[in-house]
Amino acid sequence: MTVRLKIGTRGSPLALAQAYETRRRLAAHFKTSEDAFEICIIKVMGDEILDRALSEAGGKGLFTRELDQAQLDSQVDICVHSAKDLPTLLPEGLIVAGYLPREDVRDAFIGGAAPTLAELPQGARVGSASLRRQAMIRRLRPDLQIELLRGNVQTRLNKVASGEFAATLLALAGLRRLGLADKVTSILSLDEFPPACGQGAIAITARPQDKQLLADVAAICDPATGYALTAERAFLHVLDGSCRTPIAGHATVSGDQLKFYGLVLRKDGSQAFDARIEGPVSEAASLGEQAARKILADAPSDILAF
Ligand SMILES: NCc1[nH]cc(CCC(=O)O)c1CC(=O)O
Repeated sequence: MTVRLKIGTRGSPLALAQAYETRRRLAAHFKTSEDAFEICIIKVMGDEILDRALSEAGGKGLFTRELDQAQLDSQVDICVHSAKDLPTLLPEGLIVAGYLPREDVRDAFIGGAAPTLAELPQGARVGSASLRRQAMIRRLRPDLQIELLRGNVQTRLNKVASGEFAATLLALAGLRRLGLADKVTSILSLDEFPPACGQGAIAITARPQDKQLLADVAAICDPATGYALTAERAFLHVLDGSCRTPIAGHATVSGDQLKFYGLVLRKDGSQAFDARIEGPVSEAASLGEQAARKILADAPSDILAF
């Protein structure tokens, strides 16, 4: 059987689950064997650095640079990414070909003894690597002790199971893809705890000149997720060059209408600025940008400073 397509991915269990899902959808759509799609694991810097917050180590590009290069060098045809980890600006020569149908976008609470964030004992130790989650936890529970917790999903769960941390928060989507949803003790509401831009979505990148390939990938992608992600990524692009600001952004699509909610917080959770906007999906990028500009107009100018 000849290989039709090489799929580039990071080697983490979550990244591999997402690459397998992409392969499964391609094989099902094109009625071919899964063997026609070769999964190529590419090592990235972000998976090697575990002792620092990524915002300090160099930001999101740390998860994509080596994948981008392999793709530009034609070692792989497409790459599969968590949309949340994909920089808003891709290198020249690569584009987002589409997004798979989105999973649940909500955050999950994984507590040892406490079933919810509200029920954690005073001063309990909570682990998270996400500035957004850290700031939102501080806003809801200023008493908690929040510490950096990095590593892959299983590592983080183990540190709660062992009692080193009383709780952690993870994307429900990732846990489901890993078959670990049974570890979830409760799910945070979208109102109280809006997700990161792109959370729950899988992005597929490709080279713009590969027209047939782009059409093939589009066949397994979801247009509604595409509009939502366009708004969320436009919002993020206006606000965040640094990845050092806690930002949440979530778009929902119903028919040809898009609703967007965006939130920017101070790191310590002491202040939050939000924007809500809706309009036609054809204006997705502009809606995200308008929401970002409203927040920039309302918030003190140092909110994006670090
Ligand atoms: N930054 C790590 C990362 N990137 C994507 C996911 C989860 C899956 C998703 O949001 O699609 C995770 C882990 C987490 O936040 O729990």
